[in-house]
Amino acid sequence: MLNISNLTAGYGNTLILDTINLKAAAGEVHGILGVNGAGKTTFFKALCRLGPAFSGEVSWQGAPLSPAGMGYLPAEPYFYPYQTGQEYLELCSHRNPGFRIDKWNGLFQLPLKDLTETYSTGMRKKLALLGILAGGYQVLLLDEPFSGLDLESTEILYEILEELRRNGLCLLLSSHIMATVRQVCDRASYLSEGQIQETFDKDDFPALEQFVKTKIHDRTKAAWAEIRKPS
Ligand SMILES: Nc1ncnc2c1ncn2[C@@H]1O[C@H](COP(=O)(O)OP(=O)(O)OP(=O)(O)O)[C@@H](O)[C@H]1O
Repeated sequence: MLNISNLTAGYGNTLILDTINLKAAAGEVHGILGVNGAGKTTFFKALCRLGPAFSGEVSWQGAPLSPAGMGYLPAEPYFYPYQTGQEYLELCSHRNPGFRIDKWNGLFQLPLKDLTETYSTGMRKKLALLGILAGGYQVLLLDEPFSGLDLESTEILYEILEELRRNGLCLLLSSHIMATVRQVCDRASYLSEGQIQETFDKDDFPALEQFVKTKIHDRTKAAWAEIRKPS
């Protein structure tokens, strides 16, 4: 079980996340949802201590989990330009020497001999994804893992997530696409105003969609009335 308790995070004096509590089981894919700016990336970065000020406790299977014990896939991965894909993956697999780069690259068939600066947006995403798999982590934080992927790679990522779930990993995953959430998540938490407003089980995802629609409708109603008003 991944147990995040009392996570508070922010930038300078600005509080972004206030006392977040979240539990996710081994073998669970847990969606982190919310509007642009709700704090999903801040949540992941705070867990990895990559910028935002952080307080709280994180444990995995009953023992404290350090930031280095989580694999983080950023929404826009960054690589050193003068590094080949192969060199990057070799670096990532240092903590997990049994990882077979050649076998896993059979899924995406990236040109690993090429410099990463020649990679397209989708290729960078796939390389970063292989990188966190190479790390052999039990807990993965995936920030919009599907953005930038073509249709085939999207299907492959579905297969990878299923394999990771079968292997008992715990995944927190942000996405803006409801169809993706429906397909891959076992549960999903909705972030708003710095807090988890509600957590939905898979069976309750229709209620989640209704919850989001109602929120949007309430927020845009006044704006639409203004737009439609004759000037
Ligand atoms: N480096 C930073 N310094 C100050 N404020 C920041 C910084 N990064 C993000 N923020 C603020 O933190 C809040 C949450 O941003 P965050 O990127 O976590 O949202 P998000 O839910 O991931 O959004 P999106 O769906 O657009 O990716 C926003 O108000 C944003 O302006």
